[in-house]
Amino acid sequence: MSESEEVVRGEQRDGNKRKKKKRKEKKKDIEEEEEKREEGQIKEEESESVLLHGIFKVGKKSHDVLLTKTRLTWTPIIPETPTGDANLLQPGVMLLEDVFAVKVKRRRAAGQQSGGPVLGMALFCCRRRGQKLEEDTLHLHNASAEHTHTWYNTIKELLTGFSSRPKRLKVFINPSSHKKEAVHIYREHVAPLFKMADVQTDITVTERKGHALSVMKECKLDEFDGVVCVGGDGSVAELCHALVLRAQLDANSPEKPVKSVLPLGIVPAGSTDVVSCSVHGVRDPVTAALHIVLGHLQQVDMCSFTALGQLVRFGFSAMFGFGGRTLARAEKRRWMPSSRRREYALVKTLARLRPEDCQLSYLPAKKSNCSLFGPRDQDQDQDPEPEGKESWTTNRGQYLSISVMSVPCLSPHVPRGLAPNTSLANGSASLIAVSNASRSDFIKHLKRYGSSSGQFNFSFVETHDVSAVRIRPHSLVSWSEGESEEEADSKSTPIIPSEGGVAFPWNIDGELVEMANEVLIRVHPGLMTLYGEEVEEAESAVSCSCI
Ligand SMILES: Nc1ncnc2c1ncn2[C@@H]1O[C@H](COP(=O)(O)OP(=O)(O)OP(=O)(O)O)[C@@H](O)[C@H]1O
Repeated sequence: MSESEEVVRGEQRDGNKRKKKKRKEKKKDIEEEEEKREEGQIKEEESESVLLHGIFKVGKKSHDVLLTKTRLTWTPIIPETPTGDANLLQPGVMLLEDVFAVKVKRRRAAGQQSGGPVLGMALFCCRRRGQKLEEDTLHLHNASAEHTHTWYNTIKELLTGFSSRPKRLKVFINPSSHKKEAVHIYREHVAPLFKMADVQTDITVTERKGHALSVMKECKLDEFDGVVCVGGDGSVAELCHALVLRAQLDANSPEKPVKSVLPLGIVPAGSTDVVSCSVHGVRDPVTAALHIVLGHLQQVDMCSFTALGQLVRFGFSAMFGFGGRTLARAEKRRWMPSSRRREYALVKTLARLRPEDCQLSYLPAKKSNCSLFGPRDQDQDQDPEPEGKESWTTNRGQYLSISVMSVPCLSPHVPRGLAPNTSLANGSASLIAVSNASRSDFIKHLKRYGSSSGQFNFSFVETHDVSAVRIRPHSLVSWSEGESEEEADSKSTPIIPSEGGVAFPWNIDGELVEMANEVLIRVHPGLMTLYGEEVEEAESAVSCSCI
């Protein structure tokens, strides 16, 4: 070995030793921190005053049960039997923030509706399994009616103290969503949980597009604590739009969007359920219902879409170019089953891939607005700068696709989301602009959405954190003119028809919107509150096999 090689090896050894030492020190620091945190937690638990202390049977064994204002703990009483098998029993803890109902248990004969000797009480709570929330029950047995009622009343009072939990909900069910199962999903999985949690409901089964919007315009909002949507992304978009519009009307604020007064709960019953997945991580009606009854509130940024100075709608995501064309093509095949329709439209649009000539302008988000998963300062002034003072960046080019998303748009097909660079309430949106590229490169870009990352690592893809985007198409060929006669003949009805001129299809929250003119998209931080929580990744259940 040469002298220089030996020196290099020696340096490497020293370097490795240093790294090892650093790793050890870091591990020690983390362990110490964890110890301190645990000690703090124990002290906090100890310092919490005990409200009730009693004996209940959990399973078949007697337990010492303690109630504080945040938790219920039970410890086996040892030794209970001469065999000492109680040693095998474990103590348990249940946080009251996870309990959504408490009931007195009574022995009743078959058909008996009321009365009966007291057996104890049951606490209904939610347990986490990955992203999923599941219902669970803890049975505490004690035959003394007085003892049980004291505990029941105290727990009930503590549960009433959770102010974000709804007592009255306005529920909209779209019976035509996806497989037409929304009514069944609600009755089977959601209504029993609402009943258990003593939540009263006023239900509207929608009869047509726009029905929920018209009910929301007239509805007495102060009679409710929240609104629930049982349906797909189209229904969610309609209700979010309705809630913000209603807030704006009530506040007599024609120019400035106003935060929705009521939170919205989303019970997924559609085919993709992107918004529901973005706040639950799974497409599961029980998880959705548990987030609602437990009052888990999550602020969410929304966008306004304006054309010719007129508000078109409020929404979470918009796709122009490939995404808009694919949806327009799928809508013309409404008679096909939804998965076949989507695959057909995707493949056909890829086969006819062509860029859109347009001017793309964007306003970069202010850094202070954009800590990715940290909450924004609630009191932060959200007014945009005056138009003249904003520093827009403008490019003109050929774009295959332009997307603007104020939420990550998670789904089982795209677990990390169509816009993994944004989060629910960071005050900005993600702009993803895909310039003209070969079909094979574009397909490579699309395919990477399904895998974990790398979809933006292409020279033709740019992403920006933005607070506003302006898109002005220059093409002279409209969507339908550019398609074959067979497709142009079809009778699809866009929700916003173009007012003359060349119309371009947009995909706004999964709904087809045709607009002829320049479109201005502005992000409005925290405009909507949804029942749910920030989720980094959705549970993946399916993969798209068509590309
Ligand atoms: N009774 C009804 N008949 C027809 N359309 C309805 C009815 N009620 C509501 N709608 C409209 O249907 C549209 C689509 O609804 P939704 O998104 O719930 O279902 P979907 O399109 O099957 O689901 P996804 O968007 O996930 O594919 C919404 O714009 C909604 O306003």
